[in-house]
Amino acid sequence: MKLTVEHTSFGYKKSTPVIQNLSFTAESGQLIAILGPNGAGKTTLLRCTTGLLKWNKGISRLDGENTNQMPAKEIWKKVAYVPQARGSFAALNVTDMILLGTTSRVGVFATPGQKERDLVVQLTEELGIQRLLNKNCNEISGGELQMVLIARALAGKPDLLILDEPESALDFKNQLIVLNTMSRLVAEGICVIFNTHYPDHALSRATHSLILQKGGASIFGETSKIVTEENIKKAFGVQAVIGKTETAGHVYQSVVPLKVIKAQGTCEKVADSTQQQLALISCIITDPGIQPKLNTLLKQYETYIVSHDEKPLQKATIATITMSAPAEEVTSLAHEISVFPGVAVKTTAVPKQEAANG
Ligand SMILES: Nc1ncnc2c1ncn2[C@@H]1O[C@H](COP(=O)(O)OP(=O)(O)OP(=O)(O)O)[C@@H](O)[C@H]1O
Repeated sequence: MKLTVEHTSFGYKKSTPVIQNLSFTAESGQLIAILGPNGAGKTTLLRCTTGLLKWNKGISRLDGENTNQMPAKEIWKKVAYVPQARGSFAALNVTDMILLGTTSRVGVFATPGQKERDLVVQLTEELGIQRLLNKNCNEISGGELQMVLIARALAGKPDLLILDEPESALDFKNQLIVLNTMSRLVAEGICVIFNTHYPDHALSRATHSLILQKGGASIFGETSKIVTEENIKKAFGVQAVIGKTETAGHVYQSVVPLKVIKAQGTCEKVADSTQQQLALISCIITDPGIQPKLNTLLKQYETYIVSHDEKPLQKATIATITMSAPAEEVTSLAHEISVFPGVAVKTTAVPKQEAANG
């Protein structure tokens, strides 16, 4: 699956643009976070991307086809959209609500069979919401409804899953379940795009991020080059520090907001510096299934890789990668590996000059 959004603009009124000249690409195996302040246009962007709203300028293409010219049925065969769980939902029971998700594949008038019912049970077990199966959707909490809507989307077995603030109404545990589900789907080859108000979630999960600013400007790229203290200041008007929390097996990045300031300037991608580092990226890998994706990723960085373990991965393997590269490339590769499921990553790096001087 490949989605391309090409030089697009949108405004509800011509005089007030919400999105201006936005371009990005999303492919199978990528997890993309969309960040931006309230009212910047994140929901609007998702609705335009899926064809629910029409771009004023530019186009979205799904596997090369202009989405404006695709029958909705063809779009919804490939794409599932999870809206924010606000507003009223019909008094359907949870089982029927999730079964609705299968209609993009089995057809609206087909009667779901045992296979579809088994899928509903399997999805609710994976998401930890089996207890809700016989309840009505208007009798469950906002967070529970959010989980049900995610199950409904997954029931359609989409190639592209788009979620609008999926974690916002959820407690810590359910946030983790949803984030883990997204990471697992991406590892299985699906593309996931999600709007979020949590830069931490972008840093810990997203291969790529897009920041939308008020007024329509946007920036897209690898998360480590986009979600930076400088861009948080410019987009949100918040001085923040990106800190690190180290556990026995992993280093987690988190954003600590310090104070509100005047937002000024347009977000910028971190420029590649020329300062070279010698770096060792050590990974504890618990899921050998990531091997093909890891190989593809290492190929993208091959000009910078001095050596890496060539042995096939096994359960609980320690793999090491030695790099000679600009600091941003080291950070970027370490980040992309860290968002694979079941991987713990630690990087040790020194400037090359220092290494040469001993
Ligand atoms: N149906 C509509 N008609 C006119 N203006 C709208 C409509 N929906 C949204 N807007 C406006 O468009 C802008 C972008 O709204 P949108 O909901 O896309 O922002 P958002 O980034 O998703 O916000 P939030 O983080 O608060 O959910 C806002 O200024 C909003 O007031």
